[in-house]
Amino acid sequence: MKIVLLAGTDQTKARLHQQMEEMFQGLFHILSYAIDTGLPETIAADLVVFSSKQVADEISEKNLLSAGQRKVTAVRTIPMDYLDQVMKLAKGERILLVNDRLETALESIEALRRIGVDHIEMIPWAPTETLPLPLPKVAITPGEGYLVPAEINTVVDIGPRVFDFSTIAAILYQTGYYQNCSKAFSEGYLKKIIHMASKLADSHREIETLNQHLSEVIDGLNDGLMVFNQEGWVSVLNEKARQLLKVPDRGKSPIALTRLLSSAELKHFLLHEEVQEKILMLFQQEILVKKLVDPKSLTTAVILKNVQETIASGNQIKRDLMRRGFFARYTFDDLIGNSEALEKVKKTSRKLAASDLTVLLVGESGTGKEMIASSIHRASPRWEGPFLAVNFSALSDELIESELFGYEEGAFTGARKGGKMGLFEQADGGTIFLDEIGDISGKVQSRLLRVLQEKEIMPVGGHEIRSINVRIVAATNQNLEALVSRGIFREDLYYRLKNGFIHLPPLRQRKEDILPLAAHFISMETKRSLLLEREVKQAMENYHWPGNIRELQNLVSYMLAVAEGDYLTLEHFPDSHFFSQGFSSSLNQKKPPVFLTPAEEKVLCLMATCHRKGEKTGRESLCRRLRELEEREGRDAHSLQPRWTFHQVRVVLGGLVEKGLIQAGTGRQGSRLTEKGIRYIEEQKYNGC
Ligand SMILES: Nc1ncnc2c1ncn2[C@@H]1O[C@H](COP(=O)(O)OP(=O)(O)OP(=O)(O)O)[C@@H](O)[C@H]1O
Repeated sequence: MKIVLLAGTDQTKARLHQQMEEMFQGLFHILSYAIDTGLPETIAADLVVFSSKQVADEISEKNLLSAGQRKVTAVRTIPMDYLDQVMKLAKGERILLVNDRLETALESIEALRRIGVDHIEMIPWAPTETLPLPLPKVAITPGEGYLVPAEINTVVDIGPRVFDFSTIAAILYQTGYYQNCSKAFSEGYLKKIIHMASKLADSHREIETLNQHLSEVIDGLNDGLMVFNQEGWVSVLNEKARQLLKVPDRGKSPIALTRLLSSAELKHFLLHEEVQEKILMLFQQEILVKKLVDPKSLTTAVILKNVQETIASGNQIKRDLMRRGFFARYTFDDLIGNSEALEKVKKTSRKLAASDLTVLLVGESGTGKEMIASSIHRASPRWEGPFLAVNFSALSDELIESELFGYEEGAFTGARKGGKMGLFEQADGGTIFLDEIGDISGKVQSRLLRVLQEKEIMPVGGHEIRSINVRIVAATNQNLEALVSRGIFREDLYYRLKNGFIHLPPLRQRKEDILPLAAHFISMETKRSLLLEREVKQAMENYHWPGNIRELQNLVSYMLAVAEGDYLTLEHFPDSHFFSQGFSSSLNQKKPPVFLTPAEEKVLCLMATCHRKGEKTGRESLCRRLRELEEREGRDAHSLQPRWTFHQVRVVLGGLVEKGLIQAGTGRQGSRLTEKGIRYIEEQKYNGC
C-alpha cells in the first residue's frame, strides 16, 4: 500500500517521513515531497497525507490529486523527547516562540498549551514581525534554531512538530489497518509517555539528592540560618537556628514564623524594623541577628550568630593567621620610646597608614622597621586583611619569583600539581611587607615594578594576568640611592617604592629611648623587679649600638641570665666579644662612630690596600682599579648605570674627606688616609679588598 506525504519544507518532510517509517515499520510504501523542493506532476497513492492545513490548501489549488483521492490532513504536536527542557524553564519566564511564520508559531504555542505547558509566558514571533521589548532571554523553536535572533543566548530547540496520535489513528483508519494495529500503536505512545515519566522521576531524584546535600551543608553551618516568605512561612531552618531559637525538629511540615518566634523583640525586628542588624538577648544568650530581604522573591534570609562564640572563633582565626605569619602583631602602642625622633616617625607613619601609598622604610638593622610596617597595617583601612612579611635576603631568585607571584601547574620541574597561589594573591585585601628590598635581583625588580605600576601579576609559567589589591610596604637597611647610582637598583622602582618614605633613626641617635627599652625588655622577660646600676645605664647610653634595638634586647637577655640579685651591674656585662663593635672602646668614646655608604666603604678599603702596598691613590688610578675590581667580582647583569666614573669617584672621595677619613691630595699621588681613617680600617678589621 502506498502513502504519499506532502509537506511544506524539506526539514518537516524529513522529520515526518522518519516518524512514519519508525511507526509503521514497512507496513506502507511511503513517498515524501516538499513544496519547497518540488512536487511531481501527478500524485497517485492509496492515501495522501498533508503535513498541515496550509499545505493541504496550497496543494489543492495545484490540482495534482484525482477526484476521490483519500486524504488525511495532519494535526501536529510537540515531540516529547525535549519536553523536559521546556518543563525546566523558570515559572513566569518570558519566552520567544520562534517559527518561520506567525501562524505556525501560534500553532506551536497552542500545541504546548494543549499538553500542559502553562508555567511560562510564550510570545509568538517569526522573522516578518518586530521583536518584542524587552527581549526575552530564552527562545523555544520547533527545529528553526537558525531563525532565533542573535541577542538571545538560550535556545531550547524542541525539534520539528510531529504527527499527533489522532493523525496516526486517521492514517490507520483510512488504510484499513485500524482494527489490527491501533493497539500496537497506542502501546508505542504509552511507552513514550512512560519514558517521559521515568525521565521526570530521575530529575526528581536528582533534585532530592541535591536538596539532601544542601540541607547537610546548611545544617553544618556554624551560624543559624532561617528563610521565610512574604506570607510568613518558613522554608529553611537549619540545626543551629533551631538550637538558638529552641525550636523542636518537626520534620518537613511547614512552620509559620509567628509560631516559631517566642521573642516579641525578635518578631518585631524581623517583621517591622528598618535596620538590618541587631544584637538581641534570646534565651540568656547575646545573638547577632542579620536579615537580608530579596526584593525579587520577597523572601527574607536571617542569619543568627552567637556573639560569644563568634568572638572566640575570631580569636582562633587570629591565632591561626599568627601561626602562619599572616597576622600583623604590632601596633604603634607597642613601640617603646618617647624620643623626639621616634615620635616623629610615629606621627608620619600614622598619617601614611591612613593612605594607601606604597611606603619605603629605611634604617639600620634592628631599628624596628618590621614593627613600623606591622603598625602601619594595623592602623590602615586594610587592618582586617592579611599581613604578609617576606624577607628577600633569605630567598633565592627562583624562590622569590614563585613565592611572590605563584606558578601554574607544570611551570617548572617539581612544580606542585594544580600550581600555587603567590603571596601577592594571598595578601589580597591586605598588606605585603617586602623586607631587605635592596637584595633583590634585576629580574625581580622588573616584575615588582610591574606590580607597583599596574597592580597586576602574572604567575610563573602562566599567560593570564591577574589583578591584585595589596598595599606594599618595603624596607631596607641599605643605601638604595647609592645602589641606584651604581646601577644595582632600578631608579624607577626606587621612586615607586618611595611614594611614602620613613627613615628610622638608629638607637644611638635617640639615646632617650635606650633605658625605657631596656626596662621594657626586662619586664618582658621577668617578673622580678630589677634595677640597673648607674654605671650600666651610662655604659648603655654611651655605646653606639650598631645592632640597634635587637642588640640591646640581646644584652638584656644575657644580663638577666647571669644576674642573681636585684641589681644589674657592670659585672653582669658580657665581655667585649659579645658586642658587634668593640664595646669597651666605645664605652669611652664620646663621639659617635662613623658610618659609610657601601661605595665609600669600597673606596676606603681600596685606598687602605694601596696604602699598604705603597701604591698611588690618585682619582684616575682609583677609578681604574675600581673598574677592574668590578670586572673581577662580576657586574650585575641588569645594571643600567655606566661603570664607575671619575665623577662618582670624586663624589665618594668628597664624602670620605667630610667624614675626616682621608685628606684630599693635589697631585697624581692622590688622597691619603688620615689617622682616623687608618683607625677606622683597623677597627673594622678589613682584610683588604
Ligand atoms: N620601639 C620599639 N619598642 C619595642 N621593641 C622594639 C622597638 N623597635 C624595635 N623593637 C624590637 O627590636 C627587634 C628588631 O625590630 P624589627 O625586626 O622591627 O627591626 P628591623 O629594622 O625590621 O630589623 P631588620 O632590618 O634586621 O629586619 C624586634 O624584636 C622588635 O620587637
